[in-house]
Amino acid sequence: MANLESEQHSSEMEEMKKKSKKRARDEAKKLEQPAVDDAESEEIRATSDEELKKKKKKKKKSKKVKLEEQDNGEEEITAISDEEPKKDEKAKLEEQDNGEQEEEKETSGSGIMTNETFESLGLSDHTYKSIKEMKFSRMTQIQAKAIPPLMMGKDVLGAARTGSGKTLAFLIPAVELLYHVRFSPRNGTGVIVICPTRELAIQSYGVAKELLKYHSQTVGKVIGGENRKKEAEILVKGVNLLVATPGRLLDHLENTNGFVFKRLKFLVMDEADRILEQNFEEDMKKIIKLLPKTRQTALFSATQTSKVEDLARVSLSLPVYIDVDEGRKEVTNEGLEQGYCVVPCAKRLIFLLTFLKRFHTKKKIMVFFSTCKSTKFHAELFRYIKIGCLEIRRGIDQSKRTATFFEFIKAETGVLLCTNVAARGLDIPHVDWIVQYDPPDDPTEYIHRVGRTARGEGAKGKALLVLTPDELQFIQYLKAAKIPVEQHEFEEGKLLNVQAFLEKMMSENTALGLSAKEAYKTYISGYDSHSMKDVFNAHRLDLKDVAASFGFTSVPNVALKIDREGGRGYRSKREDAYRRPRGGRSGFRGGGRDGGRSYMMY
Ligand SMILES: Nc1ncnc2c1ncn2[C@@H]1O[C@H](COP(=O)(O)OP(=O)(O)OP(=O)(O)O)[C@@H](O)[C@H]1O
Repeated sequence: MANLESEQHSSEMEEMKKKSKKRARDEAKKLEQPAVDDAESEEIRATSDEELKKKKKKKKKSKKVKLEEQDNGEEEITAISDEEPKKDEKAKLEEQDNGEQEEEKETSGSGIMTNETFESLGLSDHTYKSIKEMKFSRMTQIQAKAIPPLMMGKDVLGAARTGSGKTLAFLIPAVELLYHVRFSPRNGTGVIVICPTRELAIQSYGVAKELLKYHSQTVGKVIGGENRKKEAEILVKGVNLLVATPGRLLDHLENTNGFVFKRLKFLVMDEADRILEQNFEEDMKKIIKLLPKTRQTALFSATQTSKVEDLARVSLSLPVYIDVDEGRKEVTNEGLEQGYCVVPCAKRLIFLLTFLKRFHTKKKIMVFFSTCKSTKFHAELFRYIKIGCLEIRRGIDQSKRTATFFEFIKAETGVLLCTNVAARGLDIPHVDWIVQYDPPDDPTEYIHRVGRTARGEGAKGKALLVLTPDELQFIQYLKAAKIPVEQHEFEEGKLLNVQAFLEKMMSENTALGLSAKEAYKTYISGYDSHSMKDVFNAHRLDLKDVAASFGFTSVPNVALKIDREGGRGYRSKREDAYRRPRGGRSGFRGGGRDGGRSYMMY
């Protein structure tokens, strides 16, 4: 049986190689030959030796394994276990890949690695050399399943858990395609990768740049918040592989004269379910209308919604459906220890403060908030009381956001306060804790947030969800979505006794008080727009308790706009909401709340 399978596999691989070469020959014929001089293409490639050296240095640093001191000196504050997450799992994995350890891991239902090698794909020498330099030799499951059909030119709808290597699964075929059809800058853009957030686009662009390091093809990014004019100049020179966020991409497609995209061969939507949500939908409709229709398309995400399926049905041609984790008992990663703590609303702030005070110099922690203003206020407050922290949210200048992103990537320990802009796709090494201080909008969002830790084979991490007693029902939704969460005891006696101190500070510090008011206001309106009204109902909030959680002694005098219906009607912030976290139901079939709608516009 094993032999039969492997024979079948090698004949499939042979066929794939043949087809991919034939496709490349056909495509290359269609393209005009390179007519741009080397100096010009060098300039656009932006992969100078200088940058490469810097990157290698950075990579080495991030791989460095720090042995943290055992934390015996301090008194336990909460019942949350303080066992060391192993920071060296990824390094270990890479060592194995190098052949430094003899034992090869078997492909298993739960592991993400396979025994299939990148070498077996018959990639171009240039691409293979880059992959070797990344120290990867074996493919993850999504890579082994998605790369061959993509290299044959097929459309793919791919789902695999967070941190399982989806980025290379679409970027390797993209790079190979550009190479085989001999794209040059004057041919314009041959591949577009759309990402929902700026940081994710920057990260994917970085991986694409590494893969294209030995190729002559050019790579670039266009993202909101960056210098539009500079981007336009680079686009006009010819960017073969373009990574973009939707709004800025649409802007260039519509307004940048000389941006050549009529030869687009391959469109990728990373985090496709997010890209097809309400706030991107209009842009996406227009983008798809403007792009050439004859092209290959791939949609990837760790979670799928009916919208992605609808798009796949109407827009992909005979797509290959890949669901690596179908049938798994849990949708989150094995190395992830997930807990929740039921904290009375009025104690929320001191709970968080106690947690951060204890861990902020020893662990790498991401804390999720529901609104920008709340993130901003907590960052100001924590810095004021000497708990150092970084923040990523909308409303911060993009260059600062990018700098913060890279600072946190490099950090061994520290705290990042963020909104959902950091929930998806970000590959930040060695995050120990994901704290969801404000609850996610639905289980799907929960999965992406906790997916920022325990990434890759064997990696470990912890996640803590803070819920008030009124929100406890959310746990049932998580369990129904195959997310295993354990309750941690809330021990009030172990909280820092600082509520009165905070309230005094807030009344004396006008700037902080104002920021707290804004945060309080947006917290409540954000709560009111929550999609799961049966669990998160703004009308059940005790405003005095909420005020205490922002450091107020009494309810601040601010105008609140909340839904007068009292949450009886179901008002969705998100189209697909919580019903379809991937894994909660198998495969890609069936409709969610919008299951009956058709997305012919794509
Ligand atoms: N074949 C491989 N062997 C070992 N490590 C790999 C391999 N492929 C990718 N990785 C590493 O695994 C990590 C996660 O990869 P990636 O960011 O592509 O995950 P993802 O599936 O896109 O996650 P998310 O759903 O959160 O976006 C990265 O650090 C990447 O470098």
